[in-house]
Amino acid sequence: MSFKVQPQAPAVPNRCQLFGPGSRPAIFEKMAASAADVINLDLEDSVSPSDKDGARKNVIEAVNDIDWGNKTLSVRINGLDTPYWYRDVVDVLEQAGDRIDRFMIPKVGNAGDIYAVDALASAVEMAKGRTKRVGFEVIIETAAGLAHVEEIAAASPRMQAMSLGAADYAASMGMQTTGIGGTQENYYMVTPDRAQHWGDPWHAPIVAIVAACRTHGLLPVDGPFGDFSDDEGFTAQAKRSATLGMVGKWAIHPKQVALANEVFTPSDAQVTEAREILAAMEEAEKSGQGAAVYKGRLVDLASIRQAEVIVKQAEMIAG
Ligand SMILES: CC(C)(COP(=O)(O)OP(=O)(O)OC[C@H]1O[C@@H](n2cnc3c(N)ncnc32)[C@H](O)[C@@H]1OP(=O)(O)O)[C@@H](O)C(=O)NCCC(=O)NCCSC(=O)C[C@H](O)C(=O)O
Ligand SMILES: [Mg+2]
Repeated sequence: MSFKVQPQAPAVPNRCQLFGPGSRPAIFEKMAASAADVINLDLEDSVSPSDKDGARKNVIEAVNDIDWGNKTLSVRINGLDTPYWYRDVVDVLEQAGDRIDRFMIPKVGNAGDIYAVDALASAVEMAKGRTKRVGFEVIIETAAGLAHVEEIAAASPRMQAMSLGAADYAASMGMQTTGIGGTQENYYMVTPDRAQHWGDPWHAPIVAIVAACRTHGLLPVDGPFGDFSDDEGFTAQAKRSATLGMVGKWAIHPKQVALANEVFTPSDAQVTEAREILAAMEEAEKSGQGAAVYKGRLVDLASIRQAEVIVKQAEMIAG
């Protein structure tokens, strides 16, 4: 272990982030009533340019008026290459109450982008006497974002979470696909017996995001899965992300919420196994051993740390 201890990510459930366009206020109450841990009210790409001002007003009203329960409430602002983002920050922080928890900043390319939003948010918060500082979450969805993922993760104490935005990421990388997440038809290997074996084209950015987040104490989150008629595809993608260390996934349709919650809640069997490993190691330690055999396989001190990840995650979700 490095002398620098790995910081803990915020201890809040983040299994599913449900998105809804800010220009569609009719669904806001349904979003609030959903089982998603996080709500993302969108001012960016699901809102057409002619609707930006109206969507901002809707979102401010929704932050103030709707009972969001104990959910994390996040507003996705527009990108820093647009004329909209500064007004998103200023109007929301001037007019919305303290119920807002996070801004989601899309298409971040480097730490300077976070610095700019931080400076503007800080100025408005000071001017308005806001004592609750808004947190930040970002989307890694450009080549520059991926290249600078670690400096972005370390850019501000406001940073809480980081998501992979598969659609914009694919576009920015020049990937030959219009799919949003999941298996891509042409991304396969041919085995020696000529069978096709599909790989995961999102693996590399997911691992980079998880490493940056774990290094700097943020929550790593898998982004959208576009084909909301494909439950099996969504679940397979979510399971891969969970296996690689992500804590949750976006839902772009309400039917994806239960699927994400299922994958990102450790199952009873996983928790039981983790507790049994901890118990086996406790017994081993009592007899001066650093390693033991559990169900025919090696467990040692590293197994304690692995098992603790699952137990802590389950306890945090159970509240
Ligand atoms: C995708 C949708 C446009 C589908 O909407 P709709 O046609 O209304 O779907 P249904 O008829 O199947 O709806 C069934 C009921 O569910 C309600 N509903 C629909 N959407 C939501 C929602 N997001 N939250 C809560 N409830 C919702 C409907 O009102 C129906 O209710 P009822 O009539 O009472 O039964 C729509 O789901 C949608 O707009 N989704 C979100 C789109 C979005 O926010 N996109 C942005 C995030 S993805 C992205 O930006 C890409 C990323 O950045 C990247 O680069 O990868
Ligand atoms: Mg995007």
